[in-house]
Amino acid sequence: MPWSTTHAGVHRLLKVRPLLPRGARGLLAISGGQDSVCLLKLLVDLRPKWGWQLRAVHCDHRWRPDSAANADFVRQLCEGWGVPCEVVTADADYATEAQARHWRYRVFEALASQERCTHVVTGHTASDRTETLLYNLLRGSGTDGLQALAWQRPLSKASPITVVRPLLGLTRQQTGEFCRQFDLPIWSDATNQDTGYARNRIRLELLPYLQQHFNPGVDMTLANTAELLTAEVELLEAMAGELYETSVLPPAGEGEAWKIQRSRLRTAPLALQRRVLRRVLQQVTPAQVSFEHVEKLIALLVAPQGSQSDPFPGGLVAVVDGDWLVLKPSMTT
Ligand SMILES: Nc1ncnc2c1ncn2[C@@H]1O[C@H](COP(=O)(O)OP(=O)(O)OP(=O)(O)O)[C@@H](O)[C@H]1O
Repeated sequence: MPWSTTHAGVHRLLKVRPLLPRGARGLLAISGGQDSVCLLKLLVDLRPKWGWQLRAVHCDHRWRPDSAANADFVRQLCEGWGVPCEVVTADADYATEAQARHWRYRVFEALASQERCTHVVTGHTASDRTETLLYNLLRGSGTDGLQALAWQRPLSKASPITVVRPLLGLTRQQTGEFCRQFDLPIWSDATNQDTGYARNRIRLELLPYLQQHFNPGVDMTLANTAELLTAEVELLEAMAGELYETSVLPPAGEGEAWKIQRSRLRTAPLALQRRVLRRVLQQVTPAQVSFEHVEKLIALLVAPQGSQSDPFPGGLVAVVDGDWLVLKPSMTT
């Protein structure tokens, strides 16, 4: 079978970015849609060059009347290409996308450990990165929430298994063209067409509009933006960590207050001031820290002696005491 330019591109990528090293044992997560079928075909074709041992997993959420047929389709496709496939059926109803995803990743972890796999491989593409960026941007995320889906990350906190996404350099249009070029069968999931879901509206309505009226390459452009933002957030977080260490005094003991040294923070760039203050608030308030909460503390960095904020969720107020911003319970102020 001759290689396509997509085969060559992914082969090159894997040489530069060692996502799935020679001899790795990869567990491929296959839904049966175009992205994961493209992933399966590419890795099966590249397997002889790399000596990987491949297995597959399909999770049946039992969401659709055709989900058992979908699972059979995936199993047959994988096994036809010499990739043993495990189908795992949900034993409970997962009401939301997030719950279903959480279950899926637990399944991946259990199966990967059992099969001694070193990597779990998913079919995420640049288009998924772009959709996630738009989704989070429109919900009002700060830069931290706009970070790109990573090329690789540990499957869970202390897990030796790595999740890798070798298709992040391709758009959904490219995986679709690849599937047509090789006449690959694809299972079309009807719920992907349901515009009742925000993610589907982004994919089916917003992105085509942006492509037509603003930038035909918006898929890849915004995915690249997300990648750049990720590196910038990492840098800012590291710098904020250093500033935090030298400007924040956590309570020394029971009943003691948090203290922030105003002169240290005032001379730092505003972006770092905000990150340090956000970190403090994250530790003292039970609620989600909002933009307004952080800005209240920013204002107190230059406010006169005795100034104070109104209470933050959890009941603490911030009070200016000389060079210090002191966080204490509102009752005692
Ligand atoms: N039912 C499934 N069984 C196995 N793998 C799946 C299944 N659904 C999704 N995947 C894997 O996850 C990848 C991304 O799929 P999709 O974008 O639908 O999931 P998602 O829940 O949005 O994922 P994420 O939150 O990680 O972006 C697929 O390419 C595939 O590798």
